[in-house]
Amino acid sequence: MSTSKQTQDRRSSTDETLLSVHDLRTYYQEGEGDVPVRAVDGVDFEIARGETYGLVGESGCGKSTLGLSLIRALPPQGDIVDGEIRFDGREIGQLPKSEVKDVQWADISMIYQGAQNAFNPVKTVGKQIEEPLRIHDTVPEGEREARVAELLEMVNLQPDVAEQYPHELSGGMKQRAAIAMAIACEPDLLIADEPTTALDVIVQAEVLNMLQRLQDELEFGMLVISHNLAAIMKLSDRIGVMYGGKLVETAPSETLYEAPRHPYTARLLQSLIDPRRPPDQVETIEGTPPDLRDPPSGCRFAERCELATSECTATEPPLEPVGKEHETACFHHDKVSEL
Ligand SMILES: Nc1ncnc2c1ncn2[C@@H]1O[C@H](COP(=O)(O)OP(=O)(O)OP(=O)(O)O)[C@@H](O)[C@H]1O
Repeated sequence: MSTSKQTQDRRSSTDETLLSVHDLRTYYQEGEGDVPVRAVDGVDFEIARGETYGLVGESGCGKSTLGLSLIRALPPQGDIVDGEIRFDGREIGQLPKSEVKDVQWADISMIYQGAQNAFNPVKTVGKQIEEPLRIHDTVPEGEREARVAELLEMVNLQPDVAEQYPHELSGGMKQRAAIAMAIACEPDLLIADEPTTALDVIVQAEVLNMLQRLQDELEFGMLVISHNLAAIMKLSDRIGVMYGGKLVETAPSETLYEAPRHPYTARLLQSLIDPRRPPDQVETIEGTPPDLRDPPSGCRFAERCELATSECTATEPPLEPVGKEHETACFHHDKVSEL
């Protein structure tokens, strides 16, 4: 929950926008004539240089699709149908495929969801970490092995891991190797999609601490995606809460924790596991997220929300400022503290 001092210094010293996303819409369409899945449906946000932005929300709300859109690595069914992605002042949302390769790894890199299982089983770990260096030719061929050893050291892995095959590594080691690969070309933005899922609790903490340390050293901006608000709150300067393809609240981590102004955020916070509370008293959010092929026309959370009125089902609440760097999309934001 605490904003690191170094990050604060970096933000105030540069205070420069690294990424700015405007009205982004990314849809999936299985076949021609099929109703598209509106996975990302009008999202606006910014990340400053060196800042960590956390993106949180239940499974299926469009978080991974947003990350994949930014790095332009959507599966064939996915398409950016509208909006703008500006990275370092340059529009990259509509870049032709031939130019997208210049951005991936070098400017923006991503630790994909399930990255531990994404390594090629028949190639050594070192050869795979070397791949981005080869694509971008950032390090002469003769020096790549040494650079891989250096990257492994940065993620606390022994240099001989380079000679090993993925199956010889534990889940935590593979996740660290995925991080080494992601930082190989020193990107300005690192997207980490569920970086701790499927890892045990101690390894989860190690991975999060490592990301924070590397960010302090290399000064990249970070978008951390997770369904687990507790996991990313500590790491993030600001958090965006996503629901049904849209951002419904965005605020500095501490503000979001102390004074959420969207009922969905309030419920997410209440559902965090509190070790002092017996498991049968942990709150869960009743109901299911909307079908993104046919989302409701008003507020997408209305049917699960105790504060909802006829206004909420009739009109979509816009994301509007409610405080310093704090925006929410709720007509009843002043009643959220009563929940
Ligand atoms: N390749 C695809 N083809 C069709 N629909 C897809 C595809 N990938 C994702 N979707 C749909 O897009 C919506 C958003 O999915 P997305 O994976 O972005 O959500 P998420 O919040 O990252 O959830 P999770 O953490 O479970 O991946 C979901 O309805 C999902 O079923």
